[in-house]
Amino acid sequence: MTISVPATSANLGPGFDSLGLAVDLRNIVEFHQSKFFSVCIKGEGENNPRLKGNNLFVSIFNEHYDRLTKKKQNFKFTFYNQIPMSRGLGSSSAVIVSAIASAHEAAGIRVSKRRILNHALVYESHPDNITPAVMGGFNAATVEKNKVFSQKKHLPNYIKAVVVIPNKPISTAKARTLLPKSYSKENAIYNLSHTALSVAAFFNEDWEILKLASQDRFHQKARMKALPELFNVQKIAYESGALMSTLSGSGSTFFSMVYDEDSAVIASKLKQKFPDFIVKELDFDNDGLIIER
Ligand SMILES: Nc1ncnc2c1ncn2[C@@H]1O[C@H](COP(=O)(O)OP(=O)(O)OP(=O)(O)O)[C@@H](O)[C@H]1O
Ligand SMILES: N[C@@H](CCO)C(=O)O
Repeated sequence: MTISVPATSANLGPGFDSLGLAVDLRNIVEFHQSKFFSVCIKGEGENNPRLKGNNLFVSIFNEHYDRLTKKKQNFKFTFYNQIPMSRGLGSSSAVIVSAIASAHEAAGIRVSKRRILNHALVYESHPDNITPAVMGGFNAATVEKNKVFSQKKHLPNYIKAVVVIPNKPISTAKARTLLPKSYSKENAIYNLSHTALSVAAFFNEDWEILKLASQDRFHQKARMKALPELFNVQKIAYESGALMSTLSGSGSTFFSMVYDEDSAVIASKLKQKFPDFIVKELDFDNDGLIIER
């Protein structure tokens, strides 16, 4: 059984806790029943001893497997991780979604993507990463009565993502403490109108307006101050021709959307200016959670 979930970039500027999209960088897990419990990690986290035991995946998997089957069973898990941890690329969402999907598969229960998404909400209360992680593509999402309501837009292959991944992790929990306790009416209206315009731009494929639409007054500046080089990353990305350039989730990664034909030039400029950071050109992902039986 193989289950994979893509990385995600949330907020997309003003859409705090509501907008997100999936990129083609995946965490894959393979598992089967075994006499003894074991975890093997390849890729991101392979040298982290904390992940070899009862990590986030294992605890969520066990919780759901026990609930669904009412029995104890050991599994051998092998993880192939491409998503860097605590870098704003939705590593926790990928783990949460894959653990819930894996537990249902292990219990022999077929379940809809929507059900998996609603289960994921228990572990991550904002829907902006978990929704594209499950559904793929660009998503606008909200939560009502413990359920996610979302709309998806398939992303075309002539646009790409260029992500700049700093060497410094930022945990989401910590990054949320950096935010103001309240916002002025003026700033609330600013973010509301820019989010609305962004959603319309994605659905109408009007990429050229995203530079303006993706401006934010809620969270980016406060968080970018923790790693001031990010202001420069954004500046260079725009100077090089990015269509939009925003802090990815709670950071530290910076996400830019670019035309496919400009991608290599923009990525190489960013690599040259930020040699200590990892720069990746990525396709968008429109599949989300994939289960291979
Ligand atoms: N591959 C993994 N295996 C086990 N646990 C993981 C894995 N990836 C992430 N985690 C857990 O998720 C935590 C990181 O979550 P956090 O929300 O801080 O970052 P993120 O999801 O990468 O960023 P963002 O939500 O801004 O996109 C890690 O500290 C770890 O507990
Ligand atoms: N909307 C979330 C995304 C990170 O999980 C935040 O900005 O805190």
